[in-house]
Amino acid sequence: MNLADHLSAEIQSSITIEYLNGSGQALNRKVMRNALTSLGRNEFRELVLKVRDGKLPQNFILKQIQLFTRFIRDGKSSIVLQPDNVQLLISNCPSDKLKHFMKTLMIKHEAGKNGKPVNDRMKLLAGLPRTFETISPVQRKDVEQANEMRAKANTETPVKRKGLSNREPNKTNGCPQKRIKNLLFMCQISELRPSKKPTLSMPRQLNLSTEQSLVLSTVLSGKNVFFTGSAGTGKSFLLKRIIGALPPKSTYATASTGVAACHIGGTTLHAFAGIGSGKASLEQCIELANRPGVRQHWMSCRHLIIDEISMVESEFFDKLEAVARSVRRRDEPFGGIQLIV
Ligand SMILES: Nc1ncnc2c1ncn2[C@@H]1O[C@H](COP(=O)(O)OP(=O)(O)OP(=O)(O)O)[C@@H](O)[C@H]1O
Repeated sequence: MNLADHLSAEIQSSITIEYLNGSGQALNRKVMRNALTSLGRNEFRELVLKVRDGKLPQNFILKQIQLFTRFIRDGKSSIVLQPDNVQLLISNCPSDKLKHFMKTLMIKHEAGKNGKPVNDRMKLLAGLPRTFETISPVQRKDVEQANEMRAKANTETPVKRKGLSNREPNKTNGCPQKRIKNLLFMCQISELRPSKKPTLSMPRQLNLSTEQSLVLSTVLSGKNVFFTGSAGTGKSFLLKRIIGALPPKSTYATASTGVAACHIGGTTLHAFAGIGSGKASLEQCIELANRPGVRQHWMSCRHLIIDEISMVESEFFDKLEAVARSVRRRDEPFGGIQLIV
C-alpha cells in the first residue's frame, strides 16, 4: 500500500452488520472479519457505503445517520442508518485511517443535506444503470457547506435540555433560599435551547517529512524496519503515526522500559513476551510463552513494535526470536512477525 491510499475513503476492518427491530434490538447479524468499506456516490449522487469481503458487495444509502466514535482510538466506531434500522459495527481498523474515514463521512453527509432527496418512484422512472463512484477527497468548500448546514440546524431545531427534563428537583428541607433555587431550576428545564453540534474542520493529513513518509510506507509494505535518528528528529511522532496506521488487534506496541511504553500507549516488551527475564533455558522460556493468555499474544501478533530497542539485551532479543518461531510453529525470523524497531 502506498501512502496516497493510506488516508482515503476506504477502510479495511472487521464489520458486523446488524439488522435492528423498532426497539433497537438486533434481529439478524452478519460478521465480516476482513471487509473493505468504501464511501462513494451512486447514480443519483446519494452518499453510499459499499461493504465487501470478497463476496457480493452490499450497498447502504446514507440518508439519516448517527455516528458513534467514542472508541475510535481503539479502531472501533459504529454507524446507525436510521430509516433502514441497520447498524454497522466497525472494529480492528487502523485508528488514523478510521478517524479520517469517519470525518470524511461526517463532512460529506452534512454538506449534502441541502440536496434534493430522491424517492423510490423517481429512481424507478429514471431507469439509470447502477453506478458507484468513490467519493472525492474533502475540499475546503465541503467543510464550509457542512458547517453552514450545522449552523442552520443549530438555530432551527431546538431541543430540550439534555437529561434534565426527567430530573426531580432536590428536597428543599423547607429552606426558602433552596426553594427559590429549585424554582429557577424548574424554569430553566422548561426552556428550549438549540442543540449545539461542534464546528467541523478539514480531516487531518499525514504531514510527514520525506524520510518519515519513506519509513511509514516501508512499514505498510510489510517489511521489517529499523529506524533511528538524533534527538528531536521526529522518531516518537513517526512511531505514533505507525501505530495509528496498523490494525489494532494484530499490532503490539512495546518498549524496553515502562516509561517508554506509557509514552506510546503500549506495554513493556517483557509483559508482552511473558518469559520473565529470559534468563531461563530456551525450553523453559517456550513453556512460559505457551501459557494461556501469553500464547494468545504471540499467535495474534503480526506487527511487533519495540521502542528504545537499544535498551534490550541481545541475549533476551535472541531468546524472543527463538520463542516466537517455536510458539508460532513457523521457521521464518520471529515466526513471521513484522518487527518495527
Ligand atoms: N512531521 C512532523 N510534523 C509536525 N511536527 C513534527 C513532525 N515530526 C516531528 N514533529 C515535532 O518535532 C518535535 C520532536 O519530535 P519527536 O519528539 O518525535 O522527536 P524524537 O526524535 O522522538 O526526539 P527524542 O529522541 O528526543 O525523543 C515534536 O514536537 C514533534 O511534534
